[in-house]
This record gives sequence, C-alpha cells and structure tokens, in this order.
Amino acid sequence: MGYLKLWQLQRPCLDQYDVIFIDEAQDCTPAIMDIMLPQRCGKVLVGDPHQQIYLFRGAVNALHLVEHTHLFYLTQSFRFGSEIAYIGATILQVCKKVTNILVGGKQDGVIQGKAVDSLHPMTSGSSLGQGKLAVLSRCNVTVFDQAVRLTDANPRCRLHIVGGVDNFGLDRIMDIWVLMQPENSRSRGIRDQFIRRFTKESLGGYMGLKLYATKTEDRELEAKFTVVEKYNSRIPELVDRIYSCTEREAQHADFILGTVHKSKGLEFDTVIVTDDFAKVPCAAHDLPRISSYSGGDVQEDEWNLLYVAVTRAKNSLVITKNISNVLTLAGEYFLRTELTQALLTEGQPPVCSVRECQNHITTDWPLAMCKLPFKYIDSWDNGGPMCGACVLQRVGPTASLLAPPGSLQVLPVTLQRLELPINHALLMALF
Ligand SMILES: Nc1ncnc2c1ncn2[C@@H]1O[C@H](COP(=O)(O)OP(=O)(O)OP(=O)(O)O)[C@@H](O)[C@H]1O
Repeated sequence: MGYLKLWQLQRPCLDQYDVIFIDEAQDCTPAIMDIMLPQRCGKVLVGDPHQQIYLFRGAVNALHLVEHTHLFYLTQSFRFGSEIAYIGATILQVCKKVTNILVGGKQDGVIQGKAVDSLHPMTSGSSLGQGKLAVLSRCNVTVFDQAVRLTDANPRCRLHIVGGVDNFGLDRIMDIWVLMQPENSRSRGIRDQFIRRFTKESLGGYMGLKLYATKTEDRELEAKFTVVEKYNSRIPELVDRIYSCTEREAQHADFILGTVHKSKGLEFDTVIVTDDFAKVPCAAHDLPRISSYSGGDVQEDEWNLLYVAVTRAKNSLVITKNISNVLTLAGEYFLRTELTQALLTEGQPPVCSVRECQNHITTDWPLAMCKLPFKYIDSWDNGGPMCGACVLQRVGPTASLLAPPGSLQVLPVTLQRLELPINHALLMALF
C-alpha cells in the first residue's frame, strides 16, 4: 500500500499505453482512482457492485463514481450453472432488493443432492479429491474452527489456507497465548515485538493488550483473542498441528479454508459456506409478514460477502440453513408431490412435518406435498409431508387441488424473532 501511495505522489504518466483495464473496480482505492483518472488513454473499468466488500477500509466504488461513455452489463456467469446462479441472484433479490442480475451458464450444478456428499469429508477429514473442496467463512475465527475440526477428525489431512498460512496470524495467536501465561511459566518467547512490549508490567500484560485491541477497535487482534480464549490450553498443540497440516499449493490440499475477503476473485469446484454470515429472519409460520423483508439493518457489505461466498462455486454448493431461509423468503420451499398412499404408516396418515403443526395429512386426496430433506454443514432438516393448511400457506390457493378448501385452516401466525448470529458484534467486525 505504501508503494502505491508513493507512486501516486509521483504523478505517473502512462502515455505509453492505449488503454488501462481496472478489475474489481467496485473496490477501488482512492490512490488507484487518483492515478487512473488523469491518464489520457482509454479506461475500461470492470466490476460487480454486489461484490464490494472493502468499504470498511475506505474502498470506493469506481463503477458509480466515474463518468462513462459506454456501459455494458455482464450478467451471465460462465463459472456456474443456473442452480448456483439462482442462489446468488436470490440473495441479492431478498437481501438487497436487486432483481435480474445474474444468469448461469449451461453447465450442471448442484446445491443439494450430490453436493451434500461433500459433507462426509467434513466429518471424516478425508477428501474426495485434492484441490477441489473449499470451506468459506465470514470470519477468521471460523476458519480456525474449521481447521481444528478437520484436523481433529483426521490429523493427517492436508489444508490450504487461502492467502497463505503465514498471513493467517498463527504466530501472533501463539504469542498472545504465551502472554496469557503467568510470567514464570512462559517457556516460549514472544516473537512479535509489539506483543512482547506488553510483558512489561506497566502495560498490563495480557489484559493490557486486550484492552488495547478493544480501544483501538483492532478487529484482527480481537479475533485472535477470541481464538486464544476459546481453545486456551490447546493453542500450542493446535497451532503446531495446523502449521504441519498446511499445504502451500491449493491443488495439493484435501481442504481449502479461507475467508471470503481472501477468496475474492477465486473459484473452487465445491464450496461449503459456513454459518457465520449475516442472518435473515426464519420464516416459520409467519410467511406473509416477512415476504417484504429487505435486508433489515444489516450493512450491504455483509450481504455482498454472502453473495461472493456462494458465487465462488463452480459445480457444487453446500448452503447453510440461513441461505435456505433466504430462499424461503423468495418463495422457494423445496416442495415435491408424492402419492399420499405411499406416505401412510400401517394405513395411518403421518403428522405434518412443519414444526409446531399438529395436523395430519389428509388421506382424501391422492397427492400430498413433501418438503425435501436438507443437510447443512452442522444441522439437517428431515423434510417430510405437509398438511393442506401448511401447503396453503406456502403455495396459495393452488393448495385446494390437494385438499377441500374447508380443511385448509391456516396456522396462527407466530411472531418470529430475527435470528441474529451468536457473536454478532464480533461477526460484523471481523474479516
Ligand atoms: N467466454 C467464456 N467462455 C467460457 N468460459 C468462460 C468465459 N469467460 C470466462 N469463463 C470462465 O468462467 C469463470 C469465471 O471467469 P472470471 O473469473 O473471469 O469471472 P469474473 O467475472 O472475474 O468472476 P468474479 O468477479 O465473480 O470473481 C472462469 O472459470 C473462466 O475460465
């Protein structure tokens, strides 16, 4: 960054070029803008406003700021097929009220079905093929969690940390852990000069550094404190283990782990999204009320991060329960019809699979609607048959094709609390 600033101050003249291409123009730095705009040659700016994720460190959206002579929309992605494009477009539609922005290519893609096969390696720690499976997170803390989880399951698995393990901050995590130990049992030295200064009693030791991180709003440092306090006595073993399990080249790794900030511009065969992104409310029985949901008071950057995460997948995408809730808000319930007879157990109709609904499936009608089962990274939804009332709530009057209108008693609305992430404050701040 310093070199760029120096170059900017030298007022470079780039007359030897006919045209300058600026990629990721939605996240331009003011320095780049100042270098680029005075140039006399042609300028082509490429970017996606919905991938702007560096606003917090002063990035500017050149796509909106710079006057243009021509404007072209590149709405078709060649990276993925229509299924993954649908998830990305639905996130934009529900959370940012943006429509018709993303179209996929002709290739196949999966978001369930075979995609959930990718969850088995997550529990066993053994991959299906190297360099293919990426686990993308909102926060560095979750990246650390995933590394622990995978190496707990299989201490021999090979991990690639996007952006390089050296930039992941393991040394500083170790240093903070050493600082946390009583002075007389600090067997390891503290490598980082700045952290080492806090060993002085006058600077307050571990608590002094923690206070410094809070007061200066140093989110990266705060994230390291979270890791140290969460794993406590395991830190030395875990740091050593993650170092020894790391592959420098992604193509040699069983699992690729990283934050979305670091994975921007990259693509992976399969992407598993972790559940630490901004949340939408859960629909439950209150579907009409939240159909007008428009992102709440969540900053746009947060939705952009979720959008960038899902659009890194080329072939398979394993979504979270939260992304499934986004789809619900867009009216996608993953319902399929089944023969009612096939659902009976010893001739008896099953109870509706919707939580809190006690209705039975009506046997008077030949077809019943069933919600498809869904597996998420840390939970699952068994799905199952739905009663006429719950189908009516989801698909409207066409539900009367399944059951007599009189039997379609809609369940009372239950006001739902917005499901905020557990560590929301931390989540909003970390990257
Ligand atoms: N004209 C094309 N025909 C076929 N495949 C293409 C074409 N253009 C790009 N691709 C492929 O599509 C994928 C995405 O391309 P690329 O990385 O250039 O997109 P992008 O718009 O920069 O993506 P993002 O900004 O989301 O990172 C790559 O795998 C690339 O090889």
